Formats: sequence, structure tokens, C-alpha cells
Amino acid sequence: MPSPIRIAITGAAGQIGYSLLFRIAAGDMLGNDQPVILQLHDIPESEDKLQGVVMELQDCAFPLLSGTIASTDPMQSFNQADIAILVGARPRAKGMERKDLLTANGEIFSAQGRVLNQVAKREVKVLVVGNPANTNTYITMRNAPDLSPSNFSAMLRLDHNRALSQAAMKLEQPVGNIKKMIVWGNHSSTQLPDLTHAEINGQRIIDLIHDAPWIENYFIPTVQDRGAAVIEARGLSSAASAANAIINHMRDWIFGTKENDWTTMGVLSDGSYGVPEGVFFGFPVICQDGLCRIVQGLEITPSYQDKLNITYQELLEEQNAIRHLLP
Ligand SMILES: NC(=O)C1=CN([C@@H]2O[C@H](COP(=O)(O)OP(=O)(O)OC[C@H]3O[C@@H](n4cnc5c(N)ncnc54)[C@H](O)[C@@H]3O)[C@@H](O)[C@H]2O)C=CC1
Ligand SMILES: O=C([O-])CC(=O)C(=O)O
Repeated sequence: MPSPIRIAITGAAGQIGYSLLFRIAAGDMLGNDQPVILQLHDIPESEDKLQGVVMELQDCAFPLLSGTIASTDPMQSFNQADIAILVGARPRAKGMERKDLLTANGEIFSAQGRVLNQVAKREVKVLVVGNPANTNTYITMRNAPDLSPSNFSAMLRLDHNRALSQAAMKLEQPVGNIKKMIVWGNHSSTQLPDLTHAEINGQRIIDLIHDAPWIENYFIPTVQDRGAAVIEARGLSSAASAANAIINHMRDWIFGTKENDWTTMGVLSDGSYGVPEGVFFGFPVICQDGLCRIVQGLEITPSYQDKLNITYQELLEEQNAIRHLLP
């Protein structure tokens, strides 16, 4: 058996945590022969709840779970972490946009960035989930100057999975056959779900759908607003699907994306596709050997380029609002 991998998870007592920890401990993220140590973090107000979750983890007797640490001290939770999944933050309620959470949540990520900088492994992979995810990733990265920007990514995988499922339902085909979906930009309602490059069994989906109004008036807004629709229906934000997306995201990052496919991750922009450098932006990426690179050379229509600019501008506004949280 390989030595255990240390996984720090913040907000572990919350609803995403409850859908996530048991799957990781069962081997869904790192495989059936990889032991893990869960380093669970939450705030003092949630300490009792966190202890309850730890009891349940013990009661599962997971063979791969070689240790569990539950702490309200990030120095302890992030210590020597190989992976850090930053979920802990306030969720939005009905009627809010995710960026309305910036004031409540931004500070969490500057503090946690500083601690990661001090005590996590230098090659730690940090996935930021707490909203607004792209800008919180930026705050975390900027507060951890000794770690490479490539150690950080923002979660757009839930949007990517939502887009895959909507396309599969329209085509009445298995979702697993669809490749090369993209969700560009911010994890917000300005994101651009893009199936113009997507394929099913080697054929371009747009050649099969032939329904531009469906794409413009149903597919794009349904994916953009899905988080709000779930909140409206459940009274709570997506949790099981978010946990599943975390597992998908980390698996692809660590083990690589599938051949002839890519995934969507929020990574630091480098000027690709006319998106100026310096924002965490949903791009199509191919991962190999633990490194992810932005897929190059895709054709973007002028109308989609305008939409990329809208979501970029929103990210810029978010960044301007959090300047005080940067060193
Ligand atoms: N990027 C994405 O695709 C998605 C992001 N989210 C976001 O994930 C976050 C968590 O969502 P839920 O689990 O549903 O919320 P929740 O309210 O059920 O749980 C949040 C947990 O975080 C803890 N917490 C609060 N401040 C913290 C801090 N400073 N350090 C550590 N833990 C802290 C709380 O005590 C609570 O246990 C929210 O911001 C939500 O909007 C949710 C779904 C998808
Ligand atoms: O919509 C929300 O607030 C939660 C979230 O990020 C999502 O479900 O995509």
C-alpha cells in the first residue's frame, strides 16, 4: 500500500462536507488502494457537528481511512496537506447572486491562503469551492506567494457536468459519450456554457442538434442559472452534485483527463482566448502528470468572444472589490 495522502477539507461539517467525506474515504477520489488521512476543518460554532461527522466516519470502518484529524485551527488542518479542498464559507440564499457573498467570505480565503503558505506541502493542490469561487481562489493564491499559481484552481466542474447532462438529455444519448464540453469564465450567471466544440461518438453535437434557439434560449441559461434553480427547489444550495464535481475535478487533476477529451477548470488566465492575465477563469484544460494546461487554438465566434468579455469584466469587478484582502 502507498503511504497515505493528507487531504485538508474546510467546512467539513457543512452539507457539501457531508456528501464528500464519505466518498473520499471510500476511495472514490484517489482510488481503491490509496490510503487517506482526512484533516477536517471547521469553525468553533460547528465543532459539535464536526465531531458527529467524525463519529460517523469511524462507524463506517473505511479500510482506506488511515487517520482523521478534526480541528478549528487551520495551522493544524492544513499541516503537510497534499490536497486542500476549501469548501468552508457561507452559501447564498434565495435571491442572492454568488458575488453577494464576497464580503462575508473573502476574508476566510486571505487567512487560509496565509496558512497554506506556511504549513502545506509545497506541491499541494488547492481546490476552491466556497463562493464566489473564482475570486476566492485568487485571494487564496495571492496570500500564498511561496506556492506556485499552478497549485490553485477554482471549481467550475459542477457547471461542466450540468452542461454535459443538458446536452445528453437533448440528444437522448448517454452522458458518458459526450466529450469536449466547456464552461468559460466565472462560476456565476455570466459564465458561458459552450457546446460548439463538444462531440458525441466523434460527431460534433451542433451538427446533430441543429437548434440554435435551444442553445441560446434554453441550454445556456439553464446551465448558468442551475445553482439558483436548485436553491429555489430545495431551499438549500447544491451539495451532493457539488461533492461529486469536487471528486471529478481532483481525479482529473491528479490522474489526468481522458484521451481525446478535456475538462473545465478555473485556472489563472495567461492571455489565452483574449482573456487578460490574472483572473481565475473557466477554461478547457488537459491535465497530465498532475499539471493542467489550457487547450489552445479553438475557434471562438465574435458573439461568444463578447460573452467571454462580459464574464471577464465581472471577475475584474469582483477583484476590485477585494483589493484590501491582498498583501
Ligand atoms: N463552486 C461550486 O460549484 C459550488 C460552491 N458552493 C459553495 O460552497 C460553500 C459551502 O456550501 P455548503 O456546504 O452548502 O454550506 P454549509 O453552510 O452547509 O456549510 C458550510 C460550512 O463551512 C463552515 N465555515 C464557515 N466559515 C468557515 C471558515 N472560516 N473556515 C472553515 N469553515 C467555515 C460552516 O461552519 C459550515 O460547516 C458555499 O459558499 C457555497 O456557495 C456550493 C455548491 C457549488
Ligand atoms: O448556486 C449556488 O449558490 C451554489 C453553487 O455555486 C452552485 O450550485 O453552482
